[in-house]
Amino acid sequence: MQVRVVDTTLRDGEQAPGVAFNLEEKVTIARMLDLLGVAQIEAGTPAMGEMEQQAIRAMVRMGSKCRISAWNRMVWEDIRASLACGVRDVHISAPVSPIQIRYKLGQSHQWVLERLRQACFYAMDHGLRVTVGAEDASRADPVFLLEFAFLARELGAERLRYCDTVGVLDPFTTFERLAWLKEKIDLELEFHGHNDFGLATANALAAVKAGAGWVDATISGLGERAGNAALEEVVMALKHLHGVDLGFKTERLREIAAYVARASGRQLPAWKPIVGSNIFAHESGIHADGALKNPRTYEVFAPEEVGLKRQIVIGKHSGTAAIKAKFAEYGIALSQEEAAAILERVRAAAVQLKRSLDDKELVYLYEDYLLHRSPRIASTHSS
Ligand SMILES: CC(=O)SCCNC(=O)CCNC(=O)[C@H](O)C(C)(C)COP(=O)(O)OP(=O)(O)OC[C@H]1O[C@@H](n2cnc3c(N)ncnc32)[C@H](O)[C@@H]1OP(=O)(O)O
Ligand SMILES: CC(C)C(=O)C(=O)O
Repeated sequence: MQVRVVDTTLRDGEQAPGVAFNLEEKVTIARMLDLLGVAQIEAGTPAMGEMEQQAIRAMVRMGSKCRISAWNRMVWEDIRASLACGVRDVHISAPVSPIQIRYKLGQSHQWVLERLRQACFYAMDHGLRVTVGAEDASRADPVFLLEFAFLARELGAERLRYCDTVGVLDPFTTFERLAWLKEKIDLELEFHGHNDFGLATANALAAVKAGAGWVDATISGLGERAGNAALEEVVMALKHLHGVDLGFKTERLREIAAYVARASGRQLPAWKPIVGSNIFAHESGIHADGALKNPRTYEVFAPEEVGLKRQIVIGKHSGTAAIKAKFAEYGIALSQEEAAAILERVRAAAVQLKRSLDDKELVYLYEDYLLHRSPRIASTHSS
């Protein structure tokens, strides 16, 4: 099964309210995405003006293995702006749902088809490779969607992007819709999902299962409203849950997620699947004990696979195995009784501080314990 990823961090990701990358950040992210292994980078929207065009030109000039594409409406000026960026690939997007056609465009379904025809002619006449986007496809009339898809194929589009623009699909409906389309038309399909119900990654997997050869994603799921399918989730879920290895340099995932978070002015949540700092941090005693005996007891894959490190965190939920392992790192071999006594102090401190404890704090607790331990434990220790 061949699946390729279109990364749209620099287009849909940047559409997240308040996110504004500068040229250097855009080029750095594009370089990182190329090294990571994406097949296509949707680099931005040239119609936004000269500043955006400069950034896209710089990405084109950097010479990537992957395709660099630009996003367009069915508008000649948009396509002219894309041409000015030197891209070879353009995406031409058209709203296809009744609500968007009527209220956003103020036009008819027929107008959309005619406009798509003209825009595609124009782009192809200028030597561009075109993919066509069906915006809000998940709320479109299926008969019209099919007519639109047939037109895209007739016009010579390389593929059709099925957009769940407002994130209203679940994995079951995604599978049904994409499988239906796949059966009806011989045209490569791409799936673009949003996360309004927290289902974007699951929907992307369902689309792949239904036969979509391309999926759209963004780093950490950055994007409009609740965001898009998160690239790192899609790539790792395909690999570990579906046995589809896209050949990504996944050990770069954490680094790029951290960079995109910084450039977006956002925190990367500790619990963010795949790349969050908590993903391989074990505090609970039973988990830490298991992970120390064999990491696979509580880890699906090794932390190094995504550029993270395993951490045994000492806090309110720790057990004695973790306490002993932590002190062994400082060359101190604790007895079971000593570990239990220190654990009691750890729990009290963690509740008071409302967090886990760092190494220095553990040493203080240990020193305090040595000062105040009962004579019985002290004599056992020294014998
Ligand atoms: C679901 C999505 O992600 S869609 C992509 C969203 N991306 C962006 O909006 C990128 C940033 N946008 C911009 O910089 C600006 O909106 C621009 C440059 C694209 C357009 O700016 P303006 O010309 O000032 O138009 P404005 O944004 O106010 O309105 C959008 C216009 O595009 C039209 N439009 C929207 N989508 C399409 C389309 N696919 N094809 C043709 N026309 C479209 C709207 O009907 C509206 O036209 P109107 O002014 O005749 O009513
Ligand atoms: C316009 C397309 C590609 C999009 O971002 C969406 O529909 O969500």
